[in-house]
Formats: sequence, structure tokens, C-alpha cells
Amino acid sequence: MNNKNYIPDTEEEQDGYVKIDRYNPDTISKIAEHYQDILNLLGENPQREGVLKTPERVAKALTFLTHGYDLSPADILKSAMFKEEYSQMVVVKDIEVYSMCEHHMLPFFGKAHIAYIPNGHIVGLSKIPRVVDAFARRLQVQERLTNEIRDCIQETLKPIGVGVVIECRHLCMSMRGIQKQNSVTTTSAFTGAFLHEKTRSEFLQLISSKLI
Ligand SMILES: Nc1nc2c(ncn2[C@@H]2O[C@H](COP(=O)(O)OP(=O)(O)OP(=O)(O)O)[C@@H](O)[C@H]2O)c(=O)[nH]1
Ligand SMILES: [Zn+2]
Repeated sequence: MNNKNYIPDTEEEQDGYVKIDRYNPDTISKIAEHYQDILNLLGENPQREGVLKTPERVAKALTFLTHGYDLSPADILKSAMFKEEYSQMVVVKDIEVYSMCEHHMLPFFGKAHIAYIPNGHIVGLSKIPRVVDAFARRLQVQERLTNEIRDCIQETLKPIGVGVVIECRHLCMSMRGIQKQNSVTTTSAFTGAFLHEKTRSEFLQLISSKLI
């Protein structure tokens, strides 16, 4: 897998990535200590009752919000692949996405729509949103998130093609910076059959239809 965000299996594969003991109390309290300083630097009184436990809360929240670093999306898919002769498009749409932009560490959130055409194997449906989460719960840009999901499904399940569309709002563009409240960013990534107009149109039509 040509992807630097994957959790490496061996030391040699690490390529600069440090695996941390995410839920270790020492790690949480180290992060919390930094947040105590940050509160001070921001003009808050860290001893004020309401924010006394805030550094620890933030540390726990950030630990959760980045837990994707500990997951191997390929292994998630491999855990539920089944031999099946279904050869039509499988679409899982409206998957909630919560991620954080790597530039400002502010949330971006929205929906992912994912499709693949099986090539002898299908995957457990829940594994697709799990793969989305495994990549989203890291510091990201929407474009890389989109490509990583596509590449993981293509390389692991080896389907006839994969389609990924993600639509998100970025808080770094609404709460601050340019302060545009209604802009939505759409990204897409395709492989195989989805590179052809007809298949791609079917996918785009299915994700925009309201069947239920
Ligand atoms: N392409 C892309 N850009 C992103 C994403 N999330 C945030 N950004 C952008 O990252 C850019 C960082 O630009 P900089 O000029 O270094 O940062 P900045 O001074 O805070 O920029 P402004 O947001 O324009 O105030 C901004 O244009 C953000 O809108 C993303 O998922 N994809
Ligand atoms: Zn940002």
C-alpha cells in the first residue's frame, strides 16, 4: 500500500511514523499539561472552576478524534470479505464523515458516498463506513481522504472499480479565515469501470436519488 498514513506492520516500514500508546494515562496528562499552558496563553485562567478539567477533556477528545492513526483500514476490509457472484454496483451512501483539517486542526464534516463493482468478492457493508472513519479520524485534507479510501478498497478488495464522492463543510472556512458559511467542498476519486462515463453516471445518479 503506497500510503504513508497506514499503520506500519514492522519497524522498517515506519517511514517516520511514530506509533503512540494512545490511551495511556501518561500520554493524556502530557497533552493536558500543554493545554493548561495554552489556556494561559489564550488569556484564560486555568484554575477557574469551569475550565479546571478542560485540559484533560481536550486531551481525551483529541485522542479520540485522531484514533484513526491506530487503525489499519486494509485489515478492516480483509476481516469481512466474502466470495459472492454479485456483479452489479454496490453503493453505500450518506456515510457521515467527521475529520480535522491538517492545517488548522479544525473540523470538516459532511458525507461520503462509496460504490464498488465486485469481482468475485463482496465486503461486509459496515466495513465501508469503518474504512471511512479509519482515514477520517486523522489530520487530513479532503482530497487525500478521498484518494485513500479509493486506494484502500481497490487494492484490498480488488473490485472491477471503485467510486468515492465526499461532500464536506470546513470550519476553518466558516468560523475563521474567509468566513464563508455556506460553501461545500466536493471531491471524488474513481478507479476501473468508474473511469467510464456510463458507470460513473449511474453512481452519481444513485447517490443523488431518494429511494428510501
Ligand atoms: N485543498 C484543501 N485545502 C484545505 C483543506 N482544509 C483546509 N484547507 C485550506 O488550507 C489552506 C491553508 O492555507 P494558508 O494560507 O497556509 O493558511 P491560512 O493563512 O490560515 O489561510 P486562510 O484559511 O485563507 O486564512 C487554506 O486555504 C484552507 O482553506 C482541505 O481539505 N483541502
Ligand atoms: Zn483548515
